[in-house]
Amino acid sequence: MSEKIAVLGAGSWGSILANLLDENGNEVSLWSYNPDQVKELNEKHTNTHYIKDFTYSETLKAYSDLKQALAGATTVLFVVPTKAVRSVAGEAKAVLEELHTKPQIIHASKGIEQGTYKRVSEILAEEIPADLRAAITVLSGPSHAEDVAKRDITLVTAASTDQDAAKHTQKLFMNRYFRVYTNSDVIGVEIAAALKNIIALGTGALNGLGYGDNAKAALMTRGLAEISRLGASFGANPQTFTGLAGVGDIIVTGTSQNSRNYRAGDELGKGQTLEEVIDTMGMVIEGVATTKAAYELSKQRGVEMPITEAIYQVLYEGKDIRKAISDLMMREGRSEF
Ligand SMILES: NC(=O)c1ccc[n+]([C@@H]2O[C@H](COP(=O)([O-])OP(=O)(O)OC[C@H]3O[C@@H](n4cnc5c(N)ncnc54)[C@H](O)[C@@H]3O)[C@@H](O)[C@H]2O)c1
Ligand SMILES: O=P(O)(O)OC[C@H](O)CO
Repeated sequence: MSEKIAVLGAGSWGSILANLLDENGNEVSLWSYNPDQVKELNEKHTNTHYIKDFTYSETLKAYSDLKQALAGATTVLFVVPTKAVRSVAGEAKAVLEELHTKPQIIHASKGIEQGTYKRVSEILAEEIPADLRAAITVLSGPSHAEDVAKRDITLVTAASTDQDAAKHTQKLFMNRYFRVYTNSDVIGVEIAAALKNIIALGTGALNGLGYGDNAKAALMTRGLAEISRLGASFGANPQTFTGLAGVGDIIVTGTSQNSRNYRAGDELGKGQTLEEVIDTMGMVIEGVATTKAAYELSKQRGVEMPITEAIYQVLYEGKDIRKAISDLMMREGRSEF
């Protein structure tokens, strides 16, 4: 399968997925709003701020002009941080009105919008009306860009309400090191993808404070239980939370130094302030904003999410992390299920 694909967002994930799609034989245009980054990608075939020691394909072309990037594209992949999805989609809409190309839309972002509590596919559907595009698919699962850059084995899921679109995404991305499953549970996949970042902040903080494997396993397991509860309140398929987007992504994000969320939590546990952590990371830490959105959403929907609440109190109300852990531990005993 060979297509013209526009990838919007040239950070760690967007640039590596663009390179994979190029490697799979597609004509890929990679858009970034940063002209210096575009210059570096086109002239040196590197993207050093995001992925070190990696040389991108010479046939991969970067653009800072959105119209040039989108021209002729039959598929558009959005990979910007969640807070930028609405504005970038709005700009893309204006271009698609001129182009009349009706591309398939895929996104690989993991978050929930502040204030509206919308999932990324909902934001895209709102900003790009159905007459300007084909179906929307979400690509998600345990997938650090750093491992994909090494062509290490990675398995993800492509979820869409339109199974032809999910299969189309599967075909575009599959190769010897990148295996893609299809899934119809867009809600579950997007909720799992967004909220695992909260738990990774927590396991990172446990690590920074010197806690061991038992504590991290406990947080990931009970964290997934409350994520599943929120998902169920939206009608998500419970199986999704035992799959790649659920357990798989909690494991990879909640245990890996490649995870920005885990590293951020680690630094918080070691005593840095949230502002210091955000300033030094230089890349998006989706879990910080998602903690606020998920906490507010849990209150709005009456879903009990004690771990999310504890992390919210640490990040947004200045609660001491050790006190938050002790309060969680000393809650009244209860049945596991
Ligand atoms: N890094 C990974 O391994 C990975 C894997 C799976 C999913 N994701 C998800 O992909 C999304 C992007 O993550 P990333 O790791 O590539 O982030 P990043 O911080 O590495 O890069 C984000 C990119 O978006 C651009 N950007 C930021 N604000 C923008 C705006 N307002 N308008 C246009 N462009 C803007 C930045 O310039 C940068 O190029 C996130 O939702 C993340 O959770 C990341
Ligand atoms: O680096 P993180 O914490 O944003 O996680 C990246 C991916 O979501 C892992 O699957």
